[in-house]
Amino acid sequence: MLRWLTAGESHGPSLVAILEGLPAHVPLTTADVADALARRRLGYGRGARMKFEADEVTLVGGVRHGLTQGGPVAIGVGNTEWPKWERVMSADPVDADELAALARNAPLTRPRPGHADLVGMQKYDFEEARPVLERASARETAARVALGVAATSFLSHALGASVVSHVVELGGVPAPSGLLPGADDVERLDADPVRCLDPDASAAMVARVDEAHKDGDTLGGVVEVVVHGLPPGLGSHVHWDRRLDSRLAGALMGIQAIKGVEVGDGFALAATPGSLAHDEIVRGPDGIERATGRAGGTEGGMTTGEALRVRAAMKPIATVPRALRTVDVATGEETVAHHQRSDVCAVPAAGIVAEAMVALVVADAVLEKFGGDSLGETRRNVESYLAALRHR
Ligand SMILES: Cc1cc2nc3c(=O)[nH]c(=O)nc-3n(C[C@H](O)[C@H](O)[C@H](O)COP(=O)(O)O)c2cc1C
Ligand SMILES: C=C(O[C@@H]1CC(C(=O)O)=C[C@@H](OP(=O)(O)O)[C@H]1O)C(=O)O
Repeated sequence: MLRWLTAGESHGPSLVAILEGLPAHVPLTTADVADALARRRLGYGRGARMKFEADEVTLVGGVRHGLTQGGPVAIGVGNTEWPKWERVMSADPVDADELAALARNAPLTRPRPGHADLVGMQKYDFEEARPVLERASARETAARVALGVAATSFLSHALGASVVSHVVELGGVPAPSGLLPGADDVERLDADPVRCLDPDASAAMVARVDEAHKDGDTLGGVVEVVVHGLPPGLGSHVHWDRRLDSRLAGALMGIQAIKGVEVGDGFALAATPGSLAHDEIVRGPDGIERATGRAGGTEGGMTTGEALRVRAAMKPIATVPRALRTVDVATGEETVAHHQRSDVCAVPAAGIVAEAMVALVVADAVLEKFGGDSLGETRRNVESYLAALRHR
């Protein structure tokens, strides 16, 4: 079983992530994690912060000479902007007069609709939004992406599986339907400004971001994660919380600003007659296979062995430059929400985060089915299961 946790604030010294339960001998290096974090910073429409801030990766524990050791993997993601925030975000007490003199520490009393500000202040008894937004911020997703690298490496070395994501809609501009990226497409996707496979759709999405930027507005969109190379039978039909689709949905919904999840053709299937909604079972050159991939590679909460395909819908960024109406909680007066800077759109980055969450959930399901304290043991168990399936 895999467990993972993250800690740290948006403008703190460092994020910290821990992954427990990974077998020994899984390849993992500082450079692998740094590369993944660089991919998360990509994407047309992200704000200034992505340019001037850098992620500093430290593998703190669980890895030796490029391989996991079987103990918890601990990763630090340091923030190069920390010196500017050292007083405002100090863990230890700071003199009240000194704090009051810092413009950066001005109380944020005009909560943003759509962010965690208002309800976080109510629930945790804060008079301003700083302590809430610091942890609600999607800066935290850097820690999850770091852990996703370990999970992806495990999936690749245990099964030969690959995880890829792409943007299928941005600001209402759709990519053509039916695009199914493979591992070979990752380089091309990362080179595209919005990580879309279709160049015409990509250009239209970029134009939509420019338009929103000019209008002082923000955008959302839809990302799809595809996992190739999974065996049938990950997850289970026997109980709701063992279903892989349920676990994937929870993990994707746990990403900031994700408001909808689909497995396969999801919502479209609801409007399709049964005769055209399911994936017929046919005899292919290598045995039983599916004629189509509408179900997204799961049936009964288990992988079918076809490509796993899940989508996540991201709402528009809450920090709208043309600020929305709010109430100043210090004065009770109606006003507009605080805004300093923000992303216009972070959908391409959300795709990288979604890859990480899917990789973690699937790696957990692989360990649940095949176990293994070393990578070799997991592989032997996988091979024996696949051999048994071939003999059926
Ligand atoms: C990669 C990424 C970047 C984000 N960037 C911003 C941003 O710049 N400004 C903002 O207001 N929200 C941003 N968000 C969304 C907020 O973090 C999110 O709306 C907030 O935490 C409230 O959670 P909820 O939207 O799930 O209710 C981003 C989300 C992701 C996944
Ligand atoms: C820092 C990151 O994303 C941040 C997520 C975020 C939010 O509200 O979620 C708001 C922005 O930060 P700020 O309000 O300080 O400009 C983003 O830049 C990151 O992804 O590394």
